[in-house]
Amino acid sequence: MKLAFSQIDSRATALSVKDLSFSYGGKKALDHVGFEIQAGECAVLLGPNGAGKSTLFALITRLYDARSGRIELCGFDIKKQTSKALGRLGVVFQQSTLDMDLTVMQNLDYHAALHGMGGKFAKQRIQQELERLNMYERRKEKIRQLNGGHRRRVEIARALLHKPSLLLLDEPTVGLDVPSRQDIVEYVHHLAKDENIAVLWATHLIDEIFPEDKLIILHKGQIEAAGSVAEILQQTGVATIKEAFYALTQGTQE
Ligand SMILES: Nc1ncnc2c1ncn2[C@@H]1O[C@H](COP(=O)(O)OP(=O)(O)OP(=O)(O)O)[C@@H](O)[C@H]1O
Repeated sequence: MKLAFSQIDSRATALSVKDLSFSYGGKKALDHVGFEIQAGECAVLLGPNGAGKSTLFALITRLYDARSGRIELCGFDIKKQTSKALGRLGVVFQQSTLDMDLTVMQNLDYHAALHGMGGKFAKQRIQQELERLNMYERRKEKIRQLNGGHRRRVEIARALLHKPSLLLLDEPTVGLDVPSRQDIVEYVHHLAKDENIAVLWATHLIDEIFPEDKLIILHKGQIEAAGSVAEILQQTGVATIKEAFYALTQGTQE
């Protein structure tokens, strides 16, 4: 079995969201949302509490089913070609989904098996991803013994095992100390650049944005702005992303 990161060309669209709306009963959570992320691009989804970030992630991962709009992963429609589409996706959820009483290796073995990987190939992939995150030496430790930053690294390694084209991260640095946060932010940005992976990173922490990132600013279920940092600053006529964010979300950030 041979997998290559981003088996799509360097400019291909990894994620396409078109005219997506979603309501919880009568409450509209997403309202005609549309954007694209290209291979190798790190897109930061920025929005205050209640903007709709988690709802969008639940629709992309197919936890919820959108009644209107369209989501494509590497050109595969998630409704019509679900397994092909989801096979291109790696996810790090906000809440840890690791089994605390299993070792690092056991957690990753289990995930590899879920993706149809086994034997020597799975072991190789696990070793590669853990080594890149300086976690291979810790492979025999139970998750419970690791600190929050190291648990997050294991989750990132796990999300990358099957070599996805798009990595989704839902506020992955919440609750981490500053050095662990910095490590993860830098690692994921390098991953996009070096491995040509598309990244969608939900956060409300403006200091996690790099100048070359694409920004998608979501507010009350609508996209207020999407583009490069420079484009958003130009569009809002302010000097910093923090000011642009306040201007676009009318100071609703806590
Ligand atoms: N299960 C639910 N039932 C009803 N309304 C919901 C439900 N989940 C979310 N909402 C509402 O939908 C809107 C979008 O919520 P969502 O959780 O997607 O936002 P978010 O940007 O992820 O916020 P946070 O940063 O606080 O997690 C909010 O107004 C929220 O109150």
